[in-house]
Amino acid sequence: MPTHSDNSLPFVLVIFGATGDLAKRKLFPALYGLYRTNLLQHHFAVVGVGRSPIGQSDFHQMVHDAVRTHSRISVEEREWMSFIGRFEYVSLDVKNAEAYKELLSVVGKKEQELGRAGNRLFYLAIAPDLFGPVTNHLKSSGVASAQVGKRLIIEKPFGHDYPSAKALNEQIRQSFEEEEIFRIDHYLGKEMIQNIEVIRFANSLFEPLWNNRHIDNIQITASETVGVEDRASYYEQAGALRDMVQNHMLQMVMMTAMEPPSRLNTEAIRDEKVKVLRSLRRYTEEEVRHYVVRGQYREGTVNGKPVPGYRQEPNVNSESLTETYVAAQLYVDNFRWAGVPFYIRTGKRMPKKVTEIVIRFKDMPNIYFNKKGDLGPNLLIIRINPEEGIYMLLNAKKQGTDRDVIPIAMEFCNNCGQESPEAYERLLLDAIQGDSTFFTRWDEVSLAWKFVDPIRKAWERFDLPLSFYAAGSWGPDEADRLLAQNGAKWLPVYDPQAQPLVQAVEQAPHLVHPVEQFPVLTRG
Ligand SMILES: NC(=O)C1=CN([C@@H]2O[C@H](COP(=O)(O)OP(=O)(O)OC[C@H]3O[C@@H](n4cnc5c(N)ncnc54)[C@H](OP(=O)(O)O)[C@@H]3O)[C@@H](O)[C@H]2O)C=CC1
Ligand SMILES: O=C1O[C@H](COP(=O)(O)O)[C@@H](O)[C@H](O)[C@H]1O
Repeated sequence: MPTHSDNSLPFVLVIFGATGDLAKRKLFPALYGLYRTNLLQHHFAVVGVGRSPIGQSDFHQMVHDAVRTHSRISVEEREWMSFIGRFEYVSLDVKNAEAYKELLSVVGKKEQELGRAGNRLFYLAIAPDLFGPVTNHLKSSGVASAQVGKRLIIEKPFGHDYPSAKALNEQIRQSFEEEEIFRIDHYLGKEMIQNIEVIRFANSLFEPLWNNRHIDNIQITASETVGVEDRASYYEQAGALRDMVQNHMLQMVMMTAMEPPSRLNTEAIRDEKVKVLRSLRRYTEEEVRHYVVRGQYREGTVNGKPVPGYRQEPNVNSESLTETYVAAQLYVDNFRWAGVPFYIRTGKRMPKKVTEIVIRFKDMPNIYFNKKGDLGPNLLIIRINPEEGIYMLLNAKKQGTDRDVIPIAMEFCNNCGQESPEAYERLLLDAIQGDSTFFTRWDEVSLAWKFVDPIRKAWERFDLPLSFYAAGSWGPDEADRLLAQNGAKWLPVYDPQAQPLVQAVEQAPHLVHPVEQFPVLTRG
């Protein structure tokens, strides 16, 4: 059976964990978004699986509440019935092999109604220790037999280290082929992450400069204002390294550093991404001390509100060593990137929610300008979240002066005026269509674990220091020292809604010297 289909083919989507948080906050709203934007043809059915013994009408009400609360598109009551009419709930214990008979019969019934059998998607929005039993039972019960077209969509975390990820993969592979497995990294569904390849490969302006001859360093930030929320039982085991670095941060490194693929097709793109991970310098446990910083938030103030420290959060060990912040200096040791540091940082309880990639170009020779120290660097900022945009910082002559240089900013907002689709909408649609470009292949996952595992081991084995930072700050001082050892600094993160880019940069005098006047070119 082909895994790549067009989206007019009828399909049945089985969501395991249909009564859970992920289904309510992301999956049902995403399905509704696709439905309302006419991206789903009318031939589909959704079978929700959970343990709770609820009836159909309670399930329908739950989906309604979830969509009303979390969807970017408001519920159109007149159309609601034709949407929810496709949903059916099955209560079963996924560990019980016998229970899959009922699932098979419900899926079969739905396919009969749709008039086509054998195009089945299974979404595992359940705890990872259930992935193995579920995929085994799906196969042995015939719900996902070799004779049907099937795809498996799996949530993170995919293991907690390389050996556990490998074991999990082997389990799943007993029932599904690699091409049938869609491993979610929701960052790959974000509009501006997908835009990186277009920005890079559709502009003659950038590609010739995209290398170690012209780029001084690259800085990738994913900061959050939220703390651990109610996820302590997961987060205490994961920490920021597993939660954010192993997946989302490395994905951003890959998208930024990859070579142009031979074709814009799934495997060619994924091959190039994997090559970046192969070239990523792996730190010995001893080197970790010099290149990686781990931090944990103490109490502080975020958005004007006092918040507790991580160790005071509910269900967190009062002596927890779990990191809520990681900063690292990475190197992609290939011809293009030799010597260019990729500085990455991610943390919770920071001053702003921001995900961005900043390309800092090399300084111009100090021959003509900079006599007054007024020549700043050229920056290209790719803003991923929550604002989406591209920003460039250039130098130009200050109006009315002889040769005084001022920074000017060019800004493009990607989601001003029109909201971008949610990451889960894009990813669900891709999975329905059998396009796995923006899902992670097993070799990506395994190499990412092989990169982060020695870091975790070094922290544990050498008892490397955990640095503390006040909630509401940009992280521990050690993260600044990490860059200072190269004579570099974190570039300021700016808030496009609050101030123009040049003003924000002005606040970092090490970057750009006083600005009195600047045009801001905006395209929205
Ligand atoms: N929530 C999120 O934003 C994100 C979650 N994830 C991952 O997605 C997965 C689900 O997370 P989340 O929705 O938050 O978890 P929840 O705890 O909210 O939901 C778990 C779901 O699994 C069902 N379930 C548990 N055990 C069984 C069983 N034996 N048989 C049948 N159903 C069972 C529950 O059913 P019932 O409630 O009826 O008992 C419930 O629907 C996890 O792997 C998580 O790490 C990943 C990224 C983000
Ligand atoms: O996967 C995760 O991502 C979120 C951050 O995602 P974003 O889309 O809001 O940037 C993070 O809060 C969470 O801890 C992590 O599991």
